Amino acid sequence: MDTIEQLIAWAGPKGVKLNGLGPQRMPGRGIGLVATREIQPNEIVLEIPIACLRTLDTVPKPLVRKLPPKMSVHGLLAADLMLDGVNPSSEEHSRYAAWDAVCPTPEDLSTAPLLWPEELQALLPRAARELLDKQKAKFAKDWAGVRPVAVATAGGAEKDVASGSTSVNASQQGTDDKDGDHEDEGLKARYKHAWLLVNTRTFYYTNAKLKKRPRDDHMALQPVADLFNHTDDDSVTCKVSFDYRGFSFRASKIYNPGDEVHICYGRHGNDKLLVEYGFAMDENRWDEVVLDEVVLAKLDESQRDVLEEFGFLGKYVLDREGVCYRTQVAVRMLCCKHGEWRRFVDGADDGEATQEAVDLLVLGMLRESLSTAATKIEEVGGMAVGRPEQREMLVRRWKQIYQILQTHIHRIVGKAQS
Ligand SMILES: C[S@@+](CC[C@H](N)C(=O)[O-])C[C@H]1O[C@@H](n2cnc3c(N)ncnc32)[C@H](O)[C@@H]1O
Repeated sequence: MDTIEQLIAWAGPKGVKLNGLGPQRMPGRGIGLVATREIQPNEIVLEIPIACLRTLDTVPKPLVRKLPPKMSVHGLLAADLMLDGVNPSSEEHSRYAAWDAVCPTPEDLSTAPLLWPEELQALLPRAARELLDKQKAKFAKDWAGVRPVAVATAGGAEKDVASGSTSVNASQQGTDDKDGDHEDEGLKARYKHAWLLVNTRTFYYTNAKLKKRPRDDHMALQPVADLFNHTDDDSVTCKVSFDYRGFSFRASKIYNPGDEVHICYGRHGNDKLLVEYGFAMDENRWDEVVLDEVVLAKLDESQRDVLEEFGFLGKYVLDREGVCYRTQVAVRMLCCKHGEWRRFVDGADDGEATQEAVDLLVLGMLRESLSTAATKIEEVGGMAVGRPEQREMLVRRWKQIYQILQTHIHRIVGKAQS
């Protein structure tokens, strides 16, 4: 039996019900779930009982007690995943071995920017960099809490953290000396891998205990369901729901045998998909290009102050419809008298009279952004740092941005000529 078959054999007796669905390796997407027969809309294709979930409740209590009381559920689940493998003969480990065996390896996750060298991270589009900075801060906080326990466990001070037999040496808590950091790199990499598994595979889930925690903590891992890949078309994806019995996944269209069955992770643009999940889709209806850098650079301080006062400073995006209303407002600052601008903002003027001037300014900004994208593609193409798939992912992201910009440049030029 291969690892996928072993997972199914393990999950069945636990109450996981696959109905016309089976896991399959999908080129470029790891494992996915595929229809094994014709599926009709509204059929429940997968059910996962609550008892199968890995949640705050399944993290061994002795481990929870050793970690900071305010540690995030994300951090706790990752600590459990990491330390579960430390003692392969432990009861906990054998409970989840079949599930762990199908999880992506560190190499599989290498396209996630959190694992990239800093030189490549620095070349991400600004929106992705901002998301990555937040993610890094979350990870750093969780690692600071887990590190003493991980060091003690791996260093042999305690053979089985889950058994609760040993406490962490006080001198190891909060250490940040350089040598210590160096020695801990291997442990940190293992924790980062576990942390990314949690990041990419949890579902929204809450219960009485989790409700007392922030919404960010409302999460659970579930076997088999964590094999659903993402699609951007949320109108036809499987609908996910849960109650006190468990999760169920309901089809909302017809699937033929061999069709991949997806869920939607959310209406995310590619910067978010890349940072949170390590992939970016060439066809993504929710993708967008953030224009803050190029728009803000054109505005003087007093114009920025006015925009701030009216709640329009920043968050300028180009999506498949064109530039957003916020961008229209900001750009109008550059070509309208104040009264005209105010009337547009107040909705008293539809802005038609100034649209041509606005389009011209936007065109210049999009061309500038296009040139930035072209430069990045060339720059990354000439680099040797990091893994080839990481550089390819970065180039792919910039090419997607280039494509969106080019489509809209053509649109504006076409409109001006007609
Ligand atoms: C919840 S898991 C889905 C199962 C996963 N494919 C596996 O092999 O275990 C999420 C991960 O699957 C991959 N993935 C999901 N949807 C994808 C897509 N549309 N294109 C490429 N990769 C995708 C990404 O690596 C993502 O982090």
